Amino acid sequence: MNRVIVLTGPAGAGKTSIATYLKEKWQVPQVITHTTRPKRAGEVDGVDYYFETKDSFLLNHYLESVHYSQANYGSSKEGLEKAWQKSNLASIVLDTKGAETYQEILGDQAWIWYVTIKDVVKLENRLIARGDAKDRVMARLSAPEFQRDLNLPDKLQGHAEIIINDDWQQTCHQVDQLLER
Ligand SMILES: Nc1ncnc2c1ncn2[C@@H]1O[C@H](COP(=O)(O)OP(=O)(O)OP(=O)(O)O)[C@@H](O)[C@H]1O
Ligand SMILES: Nc1nc2c(ncn2[C@@H]2O[C@H](COP(=O)(O)O)[C@@H](O)[C@H]2O)c(=O)[nH]1
Repeated sequence: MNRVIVLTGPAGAGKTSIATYLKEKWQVPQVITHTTRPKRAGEVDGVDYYFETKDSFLLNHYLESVHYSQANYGSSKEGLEKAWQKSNLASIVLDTKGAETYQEILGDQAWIWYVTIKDVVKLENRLIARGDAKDRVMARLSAPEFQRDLNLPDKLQGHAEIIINDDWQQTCHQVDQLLER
């Protein structure tokens, strides 16, 4: 059975870092999603995201799409199928609304991992250390989507692995254990 690890949780918690670890250590391909937000330094079109204009964003067929902190994001069925052609286990990084939709549509094929940290005040420092512009970090922290993603939604309670990503080595160990299981 094809499955997809859905990495969800608040911005800055480490979802993308875990997706990269899964790709490098476990050869788990990542589903590339689409966004209208500007590229961050070092991001590459077709690798980190498909970067879209407002018009080109509308041309794709989405399994689900959301508006998150001033930009649109969407994941396509084609993107998921492309990742599954490489491996029967893929990963995708989604906000909690997207994670709920994946759970509804894919059922047991969606393996939800909720990534967070104990002291959420530290998320701001992580976003700044990542190189995000200060005004965008501030806008993001006050966005209702960010506040919502600080908690695991009711619908996902009991259906998600919880990863408290305070210590990177411990997180890698937990990820290894989940995959070996
Ligand atoms: N355990 C950790 N300790 C300290 N810093 C970390 C840890 N895990 C990840 N980081 C760093 O925190 C920053 C944010 O991580 P990452 O981009 O993976 O978060 P994210 O959840 O994908 O965020 P977003 O939803 O905004 O894309 C990065 O600079 C990353 O290197
Ligand atoms: N529901 C969806 N959420 C997505 C998608 N692609 C990314 N995301 C989430 O958006 C926020 C912001 O991402 P960032 O890269 O700008 O920091 C984050 O929570 C991502 O998980 C998607 O296609 N659908």
